Amino acid sequence: MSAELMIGTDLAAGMVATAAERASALQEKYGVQPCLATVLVGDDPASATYVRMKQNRSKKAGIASRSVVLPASTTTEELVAEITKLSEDPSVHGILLQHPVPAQIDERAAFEAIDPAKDVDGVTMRSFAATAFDSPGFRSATPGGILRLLAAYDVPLEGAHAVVIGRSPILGKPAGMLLLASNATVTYAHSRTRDLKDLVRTADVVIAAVGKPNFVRGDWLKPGAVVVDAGYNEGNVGDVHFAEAVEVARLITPVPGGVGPMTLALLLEQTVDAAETAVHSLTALN
Ligand SMILES: Nc1nc(=O)c2c([nH]1)NC[C@@H]1CN(c3ccc(C(=O)N[C@@H](CCC(=O)O)C(=O)O)cc3)C=[N+]21
Repeated sequence: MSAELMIGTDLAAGMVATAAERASALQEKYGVQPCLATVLVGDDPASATYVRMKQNRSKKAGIASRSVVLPASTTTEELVAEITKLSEDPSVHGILLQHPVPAQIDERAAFEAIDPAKDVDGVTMRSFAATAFDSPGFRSATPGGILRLLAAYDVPLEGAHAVVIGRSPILGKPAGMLLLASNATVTYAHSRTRDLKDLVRTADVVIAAVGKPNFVRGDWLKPGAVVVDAGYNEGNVGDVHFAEAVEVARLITPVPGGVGPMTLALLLEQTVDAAETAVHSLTALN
């Protein structure tokens, strides 16, 4: 028996097509093209690749992109100053600061320099709070994309036990909040969790967001579990040992083609949301 795949690619393509239509309507009606600014600090090749992917995907959706690249030696103050400029620039609707940033930078301070109205990647405390309170606001791109994927595959969340492995501020932690808002019973597992394997065995839904290649093994899973692999390790390897897990799970995301494209789709959708809100608040004033 082999699990059914939760394919993000096709669902994401549909979301991007819808975002593209909305972008072109904004252009036609108001002469405004949605614009996403990406900020990359340092010269990590993998990060550069992700940023390039985000720009390519934006272009296809009729979203302009602005690229800011800063040296690895950038200070927190310099980065905050750059982001503040983008926050104040009316031609920019969304801002993405590529994570991780070099160690000398206070990443939280940099994220908080993003105007909450432009936080289309959902990384600010404001967006996190909106997620935690289940109120309107931007969702962190990967967790938001994961929930869309689970909904598209009709995964029942109410009363289900969801185990989130990982508690990072832009992935594991908000993913748990979204699952909770869908009435799942949520357990966070992390590096200090005891008996992880036994815990994962009790999960109806597993979200793997640890950043360790092939970390979650097939024999950790309850037969019939739904497995979401949010890992993005070198060489397009996920956090789940796919070949083992696919034999035990009922539904599983592939890597590539699962969570990754959904992350980008949500980012673009939220960029158009931000542009629409900006245009409408301007036209309301006129
Ligand atoms: N502020 C911030 N926000 C992020 O959302 C963010 C980030 N920093 N830092 C890095 C991670 C990683 N990430 C990915 C997005 C898409 C794919 C993706 O689409 N991957 C393709 C494969 C890519 C390929 O073919 O090379 C796939 O899974 O099908 C992967 C990884 C977003 N991240």
